[in-house]
Amino acid sequence: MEIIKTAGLTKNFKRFKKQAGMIGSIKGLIKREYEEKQAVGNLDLTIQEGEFVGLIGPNGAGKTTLVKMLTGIIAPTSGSVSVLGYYPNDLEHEFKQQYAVVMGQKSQLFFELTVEDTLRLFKEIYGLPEEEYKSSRDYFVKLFQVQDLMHVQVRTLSLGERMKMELIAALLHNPKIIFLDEPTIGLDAVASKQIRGFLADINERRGTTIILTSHYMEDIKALCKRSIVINHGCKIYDGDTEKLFERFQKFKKVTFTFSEPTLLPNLDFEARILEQTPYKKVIMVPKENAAGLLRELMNLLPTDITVEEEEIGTIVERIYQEGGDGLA
Ligand SMILES: Nc1ncnc2c1ncn2[C@@H]1O[C@H](COP(=O)(O)OP(=O)(O)OP(=O)(O)O)[C@@H](O)[C@H]1O
Repeated sequence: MEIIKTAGLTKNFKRFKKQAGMIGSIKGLIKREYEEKQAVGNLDLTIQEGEFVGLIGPNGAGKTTLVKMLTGIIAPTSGSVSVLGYYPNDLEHEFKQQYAVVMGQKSQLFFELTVEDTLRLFKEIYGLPEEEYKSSRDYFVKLFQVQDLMHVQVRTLSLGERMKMELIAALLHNPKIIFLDEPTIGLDAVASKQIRGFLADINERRGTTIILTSHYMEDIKALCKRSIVINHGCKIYDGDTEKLFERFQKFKKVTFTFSEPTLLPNLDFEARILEQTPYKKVIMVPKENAAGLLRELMNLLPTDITVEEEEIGTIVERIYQEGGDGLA
C-alpha cells in the first residue's frame, strides 16, 4: 500500500534581500526586495508501507523542507502530497496520531522530569489507554535495555541514553510512519550501532515505515534498502542503496589508532594518507583495497580501527559526473 505519494511537489520560499551596508539597510526599510528560493522542486515520490528509506543530500539540498511538507508543518507552494491518505497541512488529529518525528539535534523530552514521568506525559499527549501504554512502554524499555534509567531525571542522561528515550517517546503510540532526522548525530560507534539495531527491529517486527535523514553514510548503508538522493531540491537518485554505493562510492576512509608510536609500512597499492601522527593514521584507499590495507596494518596491532564511507557531497558529485541515469 502506498503510504506517501507526492506529484510535482514544490516549495518556494520568499526571502528578504538586503543590500550591504548601512545605506542598504535604510533602503530596505523603504522598499523591500525579495528573492525566491526553490527549496524543493517538482518532486515525484511514492513510498510503500513498511519501507525503510534513506533521504540523503548535502546541506541545503531540501531534505528538511520535504519532511516538513510530509508532516504538515508547512504547506507546499504547488503540487500534490498525500500521507496516509491525508493532506498533511490540514493537520487533522487522526493524521498527527499516526506519525512521529525524531530529531537528533532537537529534544522532545521534558528535561526536569524523570524518564518515567516524561513517558507518562507522552501517554497523555497521545491519549493512550493505560494498558496500551504499559505494554508499549515495557516492550521498548526491554528492547532498548533502559530499565535502570526509568527513575533518572532526563537532563542527566548521556546523549546516547537520551536518544533511546527520544525514540521510545516517539514510538509509544505505535505510529505508522517515523521520520528520523540524524538520530545518531554525536553518538559513539557503539551507541550508533545500538540505535541502528533498534530501528531495524522496529521496521522488521512492527512494519513501521521509516524515513531516515542522515549525513552518516554508514547509517544509510546499514539500514535503508532504498535511498533517495536530493540536490538543489530535486531527486537525482531513487533506487537500491547497495547499487548507489556500488556505483558511486569509490573510496573508504580507514582510521587506525595505536597504543605505541607506530610507523606506516610501504603500501604497494594506491592509498592517500590524510592524517599521520605516531599514534594515529587516517588513510583513504580505493574500496577494493580496503581489505588489503586492514590485513597489512593488523600486523601492527592497532587498538582501534574505524572504516568510514565517503561523504554524501562526494557521492552527489559522482552522480553528476557519471551521468544521471540513477533515477529508477
Ligand atoms: N524558512 C525559509 N525561508 C527561506 N529559505 C529557506 C527556509 N527554509 C529553508 N530555506 C532554504 O531552502 C533550502 C533547503 O533547505 P533545507 O533546510 O530543506 O535543506 P536540508 O537538505 O535539510 O539541509 P541540511 O542538511 O543543512 O539540514 C536552503 O537553501 C535553505 O536556505
